[in-house]
Amino acid sequence: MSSKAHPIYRTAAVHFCLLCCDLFIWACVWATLLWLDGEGSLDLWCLWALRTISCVVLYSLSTIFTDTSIQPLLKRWIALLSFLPPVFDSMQTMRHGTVRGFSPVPDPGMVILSSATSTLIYIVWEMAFPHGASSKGARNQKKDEEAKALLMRVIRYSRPDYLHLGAAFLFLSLAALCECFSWKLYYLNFIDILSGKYQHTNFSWAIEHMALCSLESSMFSGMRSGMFMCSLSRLNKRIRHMLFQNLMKQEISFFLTKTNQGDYFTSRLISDTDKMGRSVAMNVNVLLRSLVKTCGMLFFMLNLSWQLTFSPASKCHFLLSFRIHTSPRLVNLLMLIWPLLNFLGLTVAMLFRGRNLISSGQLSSGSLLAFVFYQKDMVTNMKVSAGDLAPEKLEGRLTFEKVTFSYHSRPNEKALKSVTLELSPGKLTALVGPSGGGKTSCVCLLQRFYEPKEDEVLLDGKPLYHYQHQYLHEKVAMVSQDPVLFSGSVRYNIEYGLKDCTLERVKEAARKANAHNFICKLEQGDDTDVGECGGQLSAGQKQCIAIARALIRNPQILILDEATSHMDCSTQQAVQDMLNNIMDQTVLVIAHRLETVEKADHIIFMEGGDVVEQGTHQQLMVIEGRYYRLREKLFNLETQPQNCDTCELILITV
Ligand SMILES: Nc1ncnc2c1ncn2[C@@H]1O[C@H](COP(=O)(O)OP(=O)(O)OP(=O)(O)O)[C@@H](O)[C@H]1O
Repeated sequence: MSSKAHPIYRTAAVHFCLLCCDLFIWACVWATLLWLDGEGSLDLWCLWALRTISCVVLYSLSTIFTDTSIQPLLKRWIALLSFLPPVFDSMQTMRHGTVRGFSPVPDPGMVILSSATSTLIYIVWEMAFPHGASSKGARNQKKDEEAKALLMRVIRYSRPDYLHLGAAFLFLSLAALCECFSWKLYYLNFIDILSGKYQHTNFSWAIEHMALCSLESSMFSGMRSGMFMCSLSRLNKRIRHMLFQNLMKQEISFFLTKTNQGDYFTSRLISDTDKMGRSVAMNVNVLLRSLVKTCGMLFFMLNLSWQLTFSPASKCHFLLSFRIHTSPRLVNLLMLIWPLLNFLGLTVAMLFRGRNLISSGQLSSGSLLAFVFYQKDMVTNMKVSAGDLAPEKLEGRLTFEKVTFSYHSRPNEKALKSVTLELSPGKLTALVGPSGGGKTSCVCLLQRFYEPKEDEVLLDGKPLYHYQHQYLHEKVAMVSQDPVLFSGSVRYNIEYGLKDCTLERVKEAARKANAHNFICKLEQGDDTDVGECGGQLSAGQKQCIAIARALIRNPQILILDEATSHMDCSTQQAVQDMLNNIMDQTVLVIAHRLETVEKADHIIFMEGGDVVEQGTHQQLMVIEGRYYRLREKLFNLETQPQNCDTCELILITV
């Protein structure tokens, strides 16, 4: 069949071919039956088996010989064509109570009639509820698929709450059933009692039971709400936590874009997750309640009279009443899956309902999709995911191998140009050099704030991104020039984030960081409030507390980026001595004041994004290179009265 033919003709031709195939299968079966028993009769089970085989054959043919655009349409038609005869025959059997042969098999006219009926129902159906490939553009289909994937994600997030949700569902079912039962009592018993001969005992019995059912219904409703709210709070908490964790894994540049400023994240974290939770609560609750009540009603209706229940009028009425409360797509879905609904259970129905809610747009413009799309965006923003390495013993050897790096905002400017260096465990390494040399950029890569453009930063021989994110941040501690302190006590700031930390450990860390003396002098010692952002402490004191906070974690790698710059000389000297005495850890110090790094085990001089010289202080002084010249300049300046400010100025222009 030419693919260039008009789509309607093409679709009609495909349908016609499949219909011919189906008739051919019928003819073959009929001929075989005649040949076997001379009668051509077929019992109900054989009929079901035959039509299932026929369905598989037609479906395979349609998959092989037609293009994907009309396959969804064909699937529905094939299902109808294959199963309408056995369904009809099964209903007939239920009515008459006998398993009788399917009369149309030997009658070609009836076979054609059943095919025509299936096709007619199919056409009416497709016109009344247009969906599928014929009516949906590729965009809508894509949206549907996305919505489905997002729904599955939300369901995955809800996995830890299955018990809560299960309990909520149980209470909901009980509440809805009690409500249905009280209706039954009201409509059936009262009306029967009042319309017949009034009997006081019967009337009292009905009143008592109705009151009891209403009471139970209210009680179960309350418990259902409680359970839903509980599981939703837990879901909200988990999602916020996941969102926050993902935020923490973003590169710094992610936070620098205009759209991703602080308020934006606060709104995402607080209001969007909350909105999402509420949308889910409202919709799942309404959906399940409607479904359980519907099933309950159907059950009672079947109890009263199944014939009435299956009569077209009551079916239409039921579907219409359902339609008032729910979307038309759910009606489509219910009509399709209604025979399976009881069998598969309400949970499956909930999943489909959820899928429909999202794909029909009820949640897509709302908070659910906003949140999930945001997460999706964030995931695509994450260039490299964290690995799963978390060795018990970490040596702490850091290696840069020809690392090249440039910031996103300046992609053509290399902040690091093929940098090769090594930081050894048990040694204090100093990064020195003029401003803009690339020292901080190295530290940023060590912390995985950014990823190198070329080659890798290795930790104990393995790329940093192979390590677990949390593990890495437990093992690497950094103190910057302007550390962040939080409103709270000195102790709170030192032990920040650690569980079960003793006061003794806090004091020990403070002692090492030379903070103990000034802390003791504070009015309330360790319990003194440091104020908002540590505003009640001096810049040097804040640096001491930040160093104590790093030391208490006993990190394998300690990075100090100008972390002693605001301290007075004696405190600075004490901290330097402490750093020089560290035995096993890898210590990296960035300093502008070259005299503070003289005792370092290894000095690396960086300039213009490259390592220019490296060695010990003595070695670098002997070669009289950049380190030597810079030191000489600084020394000359320091002998002049205006040394400090000018020194920074010179550093910038060296
Ligand atoms: N966020 C950023 N975005 C774009 N370029 C940056 C950014 N941070 C630094 N740079 C550039 O990268 C280069 C290296 O800067 P880096 O901060 O690593 O130098 P540094 O040696 O630490 O300087 P300083 O001693 O003044 O802190 C400089 O040219 C700088 O302008």
